[in-house]
Amino acid sequence: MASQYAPRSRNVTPIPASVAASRVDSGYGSSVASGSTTDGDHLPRTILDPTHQHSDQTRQWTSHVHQLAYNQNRIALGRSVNRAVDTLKDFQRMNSKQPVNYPTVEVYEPQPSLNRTQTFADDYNNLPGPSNRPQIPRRAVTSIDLEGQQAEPLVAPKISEDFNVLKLDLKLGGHGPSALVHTLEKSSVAALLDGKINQSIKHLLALRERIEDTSSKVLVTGDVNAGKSTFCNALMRRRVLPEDQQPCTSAFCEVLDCQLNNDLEEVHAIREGVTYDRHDESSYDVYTLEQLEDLVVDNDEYHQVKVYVNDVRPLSESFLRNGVVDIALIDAPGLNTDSIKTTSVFARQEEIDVVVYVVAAENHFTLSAKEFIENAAKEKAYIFIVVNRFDNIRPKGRDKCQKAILEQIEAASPQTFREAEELVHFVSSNAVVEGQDIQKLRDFENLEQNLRSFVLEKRARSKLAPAKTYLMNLLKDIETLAFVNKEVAAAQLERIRKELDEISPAFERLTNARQEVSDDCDKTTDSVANEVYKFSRNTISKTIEHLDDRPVVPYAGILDAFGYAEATKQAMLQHVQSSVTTSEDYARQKTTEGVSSISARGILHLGDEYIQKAFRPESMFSRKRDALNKMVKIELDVTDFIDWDFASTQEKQIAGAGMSLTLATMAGSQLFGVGSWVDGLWKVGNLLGFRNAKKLILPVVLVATVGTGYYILQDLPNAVPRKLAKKIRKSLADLDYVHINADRIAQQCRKVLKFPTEDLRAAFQRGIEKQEKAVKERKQTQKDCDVADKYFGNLLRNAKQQRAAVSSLDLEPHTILEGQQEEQQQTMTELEQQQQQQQENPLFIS
Ligand SMILES: Nc1nc2c(ncn2[C@@H]2O[C@H](COP(=O)(O)OP(=O)(O)OP(=O)(O)O)[C@@H](O)[C@H]2O)c(=O)[nH]1
Repeated sequence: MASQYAPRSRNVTPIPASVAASRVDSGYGSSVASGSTTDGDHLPRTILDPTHQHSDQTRQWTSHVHQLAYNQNRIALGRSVNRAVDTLKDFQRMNSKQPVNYPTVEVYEPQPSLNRTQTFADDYNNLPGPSNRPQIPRRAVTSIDLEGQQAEPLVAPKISEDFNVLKLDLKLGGHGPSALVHTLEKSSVAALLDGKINQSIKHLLALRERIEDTSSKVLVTGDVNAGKSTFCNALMRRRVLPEDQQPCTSAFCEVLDCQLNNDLEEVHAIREGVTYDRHDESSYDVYTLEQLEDLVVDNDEYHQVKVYVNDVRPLSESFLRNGVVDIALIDAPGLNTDSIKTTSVFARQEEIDVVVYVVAAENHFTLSAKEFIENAAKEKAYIFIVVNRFDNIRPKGRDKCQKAILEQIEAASPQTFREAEELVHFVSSNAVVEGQDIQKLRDFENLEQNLRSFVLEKRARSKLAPAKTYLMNLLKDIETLAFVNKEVAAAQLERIRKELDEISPAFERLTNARQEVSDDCDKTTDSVANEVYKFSRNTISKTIEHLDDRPVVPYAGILDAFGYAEATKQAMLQHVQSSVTTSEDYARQKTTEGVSSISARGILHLGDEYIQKAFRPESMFSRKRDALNKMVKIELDVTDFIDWDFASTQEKQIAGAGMSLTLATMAGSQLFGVGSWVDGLWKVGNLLGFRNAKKLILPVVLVATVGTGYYILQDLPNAVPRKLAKKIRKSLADLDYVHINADRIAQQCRKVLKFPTEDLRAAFQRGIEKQEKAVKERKQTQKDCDVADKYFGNLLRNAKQQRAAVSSLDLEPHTILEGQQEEQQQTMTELEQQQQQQQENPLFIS
């Protein structure tokens, strides 16, 4: 600790009130307990007669009435703050469950020809309903997702610009906040809003604390060197705070009545991060008033000092010791000293009740001054403005200067401007020090009286107005959000109802059609397979049956008998094979028709949802072409050249042609059958007699042999096909060739038709699942919208009620004139009764 301002020990003797008056004179004129007085060198401290408005008694009455009214408003505002906190927490819960829609402005005007998604703005403007509904301008609700998609921005006036407390801060690039909102996901906007609500809850709690705090905090701020410290000193008529031409105040100096510190005049210096507790000496270092300059000039050790001073002026004049309320006069470091201090001044203004902005007349308002005033005015509504160092403006230029500064004030805080007579003062604080210029002193005392009245009599306004203004702004924002969200929910409900009206029957139709179509596909498959089976069976059977109907290959003579037989066999097998091929071709054609019929059903019921696959019939039956040659193994033998069965048939046909021929026939036809042969001879012997028969045997045998040989040779071209056909038939019959092939072809058709059938079933399943999902999603959304509709309806009503209640609070002080005491007495009694009632039952007041 630097020795020059080492904390002093606490054995400071309290200043007796009797001597305080003489001690406090620090060049501002002596302080006396009475009102207006003149003492030699010193100019009168009170030029304005304090009794010109109220008698002491009236002032007392007034004070009392104000106090009661203040308490009543304080309690009512406290309740409103609690309700607003509950409402915000509830809103936050809702936002976390279902992201709240945040309206915003649009960036461009879409051309009428542009195809665009319908947005909330369309919904809202097309909504049926009474024409007297709130006329919210056309807007885009870009964070609103009516169909699960980002809505497109539309032309809209600046509804989001209207937001005050819950306005989302998106200071990015060159875009305005609202232009950026629509580029964000709905969930991101909800998260931002959640943060904003948190901030607002925190602020409301701070406001509640401020309302409950019985003291009034007056922050004196302004640009560097504007004369803030000089102004504070002038208010106390004491040189307490250091004044310098160089920027000097580096810590917040809070000047308080030393009555709050057991009448001890001293300085409590608080380090960064430490929470001050007057009763806990470890939370601060103690210094004397004389050491103050060292503490606040170019000293970064302490960020805040509490200066307890004795203000010995009478209650009617004293600013700090006024008999109504404890006042803390906070001299802040100048704005623009450095960015950190500027920021902390900005932050500090949230916890104070009155802002006194000091500006140097010759400098006007800087940019940060304007920003500060605009910001503070949003919540405080009124800013007390001291245009200091007015003596530095030449008399000729004063009107011009006043005009220019008032114009700046009008732009930054119109409300303050409207009450400029009370709230804007052109003074020279150092005139109080010099005490030469009566006009300047009058100006300052006029300021002082207005400031006292602003802080004391209008305490309700100065201390409670910030809470009222904030609540009004917040509730207005909540109303806007509730209104927008209710409208969106209602529009969504209507849209979903329409969509469900369309989807539900389509969904039922599809579900019913699924089984029917599936059965139809099976029927088609069965019918194709059966038809193909029948056709194949007929075709192949007939081919096999008629294999030997006509010579199959040309006969080149006995010498090529074997070649002829082999070629005949191959040709026949080929013929059979062809019948199989014909059947397969037929199957291809039928299968193609079947596939088309199945696909047609898919398109009919599923439309674009059904993806038709290309069918290539040529790839059917590609592997079974040479199957027959492998299956049928037919070896040629000698019997394949002689057809005895056929010869015996022929015998019967030519029996009557002559005996020799009969014999020859008999011999030829039964050459190798001994039983038949003997039988034949017996028959012939009987016919001719034994002797004749004996003579005839040789020639007959010869004739028979020649005849037989001749016949065989003659019949060979026909016998071979017959015999081979027979053989092949038998072989194919043994193999069950006809059935196997017909069945194979039919089964192949079944197999092929199974693909489009399964595809179609899968497409149906997908379609049904999709629709089921769509119905389910919409029903869920419908449920959510229903909840939202009710929630936001209630929220809108509540916010309106709350706002009406807050708005009805009259914070304006009412001047009580002499002769009105009786009336006021009655008012006071009523107020006191109400207050007592409130204390007994805080929930209900009449
Ligand atoms: N002419 C004139 N000078 C003044 C007036 N008020 C203050 N000054 C002078 O202006 C200079 C700065 O005054 P301060 O009170 O230290 O100003 P400040 O705004 O507290 O300065 P910082 O705390 O450093 O920002 C001092 O030299 C004062 O004497 C005034 O009304 N007229």
